[in-house]
Amino acid sequence: MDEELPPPLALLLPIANDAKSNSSSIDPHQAQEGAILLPIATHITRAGDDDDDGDDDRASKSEEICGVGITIITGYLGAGKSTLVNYVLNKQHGKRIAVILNEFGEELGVERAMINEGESGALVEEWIELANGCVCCSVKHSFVQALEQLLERRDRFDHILLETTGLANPGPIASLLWIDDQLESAIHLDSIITVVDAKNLWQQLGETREAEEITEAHLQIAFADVVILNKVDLIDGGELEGPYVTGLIKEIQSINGCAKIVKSIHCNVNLEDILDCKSYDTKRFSELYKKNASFDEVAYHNPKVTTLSISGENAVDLQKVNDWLGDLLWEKGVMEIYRIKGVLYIRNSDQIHLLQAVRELYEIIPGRSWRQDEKCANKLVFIGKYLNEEILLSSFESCFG
Ligand SMILES: Nc1nc2c(ncn2[C@@H]2O[C@H](COP(=O)(O)OP(=O)(O)OP(=O)(O)O)[C@@H](O)[C@H]2O)c(=O)[nH]1
Repeated sequence: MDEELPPPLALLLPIANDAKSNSSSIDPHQAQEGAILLPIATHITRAGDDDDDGDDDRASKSEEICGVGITIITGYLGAGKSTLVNYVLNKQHGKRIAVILNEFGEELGVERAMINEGESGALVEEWIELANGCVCCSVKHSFVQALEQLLERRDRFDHILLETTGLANPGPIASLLWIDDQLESAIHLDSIITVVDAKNLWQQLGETREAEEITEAHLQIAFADVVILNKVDLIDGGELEGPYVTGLIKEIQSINGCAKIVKSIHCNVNLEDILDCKSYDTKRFSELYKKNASFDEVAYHNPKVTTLSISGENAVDLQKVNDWLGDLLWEKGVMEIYRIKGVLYIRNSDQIHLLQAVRELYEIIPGRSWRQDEKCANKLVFIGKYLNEEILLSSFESCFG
């Protein structure tokens, strides 16, 4: 690899054939899992691709977040998603909001009836309702079309709220939103907000069909950037610091050690905690570097959804990291990895490289330069099931330059 050129930016999804992607020729409606390589930015590659083919495919992406932000609001049935949408719409935030509602039944309008649109709909600039399925699976295509439709009226709003059904898995939705080339880079995923029902969370996490099977409630927490622990008035006699609340927070942290947790009653939260979070802005990841993760002690080969972090001071080779991630995310070993965030210390580069992955998709973006007072090191946080620290650590050694 030519070290003189900017390091490649990659966003990857496994493909069925070996064709190299041409970002402008891909139909977003063909975006089937495991079938098509979905481009996001100026450079797309596949783990293991030979980059020495003379193509000028190493263009780096501007780190600026562009386009209108979209917030995914997810959470188990009855947790308070519509309450949150109402809350946001009725707060003074100076934003013109478009709302996408996803309903399960064929009848449109039920979810919408739960939302206070204000006098003559003054609080909502645009509405889109997607019925008869779930955006994470059966109505994925309608979702993309809905976004395209919305973008035709882009001048009318500044932010999009997507309220999913209570049984949605946010992972596929997040992956879909990463393909913003098709949406002409007009949309960026701001964050995934998961509302949980403090009263019923234990039961929802325990609602497994089989012993080791995880529930939608686990996945919704696993993919969250912010978890709103709602309905705390219904537990611990309404005390925000009670033992039941503390136990729930520990459980949420054990599933997702990266998410911000906010306690609430009727989703009454600070808007700064949930809007314009820029959770996918890789600049924010350098915070990881400073953060002393409190979730390193996760059990070996845990069948539950957990968070695990690894770190090390050896510089790594970018191409080898691509190969490693390809194996890890696409070859589907024993581990099920839902999310990775991290900082990489790349050999022969003075820039921090920021890695994030949502399911099979990942990107590595060069960030700011290492500071003189910083110790260069790798630090990666994984959220998933059956995470095995030993395998992660030993396989990561293959990346050492
Ligand atoms: N006591 C209490 N009730 C709440 C709170 N937040 C929401 N609720 C109530 O819980 C019920 C469900 O709230 P919704 O906002 O409709 O929940 P949802 O997640 O949109 O529900 P689905 O769309 O059916 O999945 C409503 O009656 C709310 O008024 C809270 O903090 N405390």
